[in-house]
Amino acid sequence: MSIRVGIVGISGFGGGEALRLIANHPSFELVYAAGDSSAGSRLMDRFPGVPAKLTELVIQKWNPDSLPELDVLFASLPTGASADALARVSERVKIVDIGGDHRYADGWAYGLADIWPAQIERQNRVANPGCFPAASLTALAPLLANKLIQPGNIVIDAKTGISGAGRGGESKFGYAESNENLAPYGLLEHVHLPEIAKTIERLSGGSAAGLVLTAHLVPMTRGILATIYCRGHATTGQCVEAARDFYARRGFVRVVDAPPQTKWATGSNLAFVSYAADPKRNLVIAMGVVDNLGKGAAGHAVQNANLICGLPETTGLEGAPIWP
Ligand SMILES: NC(=O)C1=CN([C@@H]2O[C@H](COP(=O)(O)OP(=O)(O)OC[C@H]3O[C@@H](n4cnc5c(N)ncnc54)[C@H](OP(=O)(O)O)[C@@H]3O)[C@@H](O)[C@H]2O)C=CC1
Ligand SMILES: CC(=O)N[C@@H](CCC(=O)OP(=O)(O)O)C(=O)O
Repeated sequence: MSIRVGIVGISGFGGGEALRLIANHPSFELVYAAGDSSAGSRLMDRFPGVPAKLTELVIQKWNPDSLPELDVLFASLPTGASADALARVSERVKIVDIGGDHRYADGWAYGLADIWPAQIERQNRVANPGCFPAASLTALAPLLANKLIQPGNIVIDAKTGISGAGRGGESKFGYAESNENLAPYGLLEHVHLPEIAKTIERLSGGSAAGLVLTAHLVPMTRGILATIYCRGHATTGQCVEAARDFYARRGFVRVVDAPPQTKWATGSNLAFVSYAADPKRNLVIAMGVVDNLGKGAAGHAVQNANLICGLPETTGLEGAPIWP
C-alpha cells in the first residue's frame, strides 16, 4: 500500500533532498509539492533529473488550508515560517518538520531517531533535530548516558558545508565568497545551542550550563564534522565500547576507530562517531560526522516518517553514500 506524501519547501536544499529520497522510497508516493516563488513550475523544470513518474507534478502555492488527501507532510520551510502554517494542518496528516520551529515544542516529539526511536513511533507531529545537533548529539549520547564525561563544560567545534545555509541563504555564501575561505559564525549564541543543551540535560540528568558551540563554514557542498572537547577520565577504549554497545541495534550510526571524514556520509542517512581520550589530561574528544542534508535534514526526516508510519526505519534509506 502506498503512503501519500507531500513536501512543502521542495525547491530548497532540504526539500530537494527529501524529494530524492522519497522518489526512491518503496512505500512513499509523492503526490503534493509546494512552495512560494517556485509555485507553478513542474518538478522537471526545477529538477531536470527527477524520475519520469514525477516530471509533471506541479509545485503548488503553499496553503495549509487546502491540502490534497495526504498521509505525511514533510515541511522544509525557513525556521520561523512553519509554526503558524503547520498549526492549521489537519491532525489526520502526520507531519515531520525539518525546520527549527517545533524542537522541544509542546505536542511535538523531538525526532532524534537513533537515540529515542520508541518515542517517535506512531506520533503524528515530529520535529527533526537541527543539523549540528544531529552530528554532535549522536557522538555525545553514549558518553553522557554512561557518565563518561561531565555534561557541564562541553565545547563543540563544528564545520559545515555551504548547503547548510540553504538556497535562500544570504548572498555572502556565493562561490567567490565561499571558495578558498573558512569562516566561524554564530559565536556564543548559535541557534542550535538551546536544543543541544536540553538534549544533553535529558541524556545526563545534569546541567549543560557551560556548553559552547562554534560553527564554521567550509568550502564544500555538504557535510558536517563536529569535534567535541569534553572533561572525563575515560579511555578511548571505554568510549568506543560504550558507543558500540549504545548503538548495537541502530543501523545508521557507525562507531569507527579512525577519525571520521565528511565524505563517508555524503548522500546517506549515516552518522559516523569516533573518540580519542587521555585520562591523564582529563580529556575526551568525541567526533561526529553527518551529511547536513542527510542525517542533518532529509534522511533523518524520512527515518522519522518511517517510524511514525510503522515501517522499518531503514526503508528507502539503505543506499550507499556517494564516493568520491
Ligand atoms: N540546509 C540544511 O543543511 C538544513 C536545513 N534545515 C532547515 O530546513 C529548513 C529548510 O532549509 P533549506 O532547505 O536549507 O532552505 P532553502 O532556502 O534551500 O529552501 C527554503 C524553501 O522554503 C520555501 N519557502 C520559503 N518561504 C516560504 C513560504 N512563505 N511559503 C512556502 N514556501 C516557502 C522555498 O520555496 P520557494 O523557492 O518556492 O520560494 C524553498 O523551497 C530550514 O528551516 C532550515 O533551517 C535543517 C537542517 C539542515
Ligand atoms: C551554514 C549555515 O548557515 N547553517 C545554518 C544551519 C541552521 C539550520 O539549518 O537551522 P535550523 O535547522 O535550526 O533551522 C546555521 O548554522 O545557522
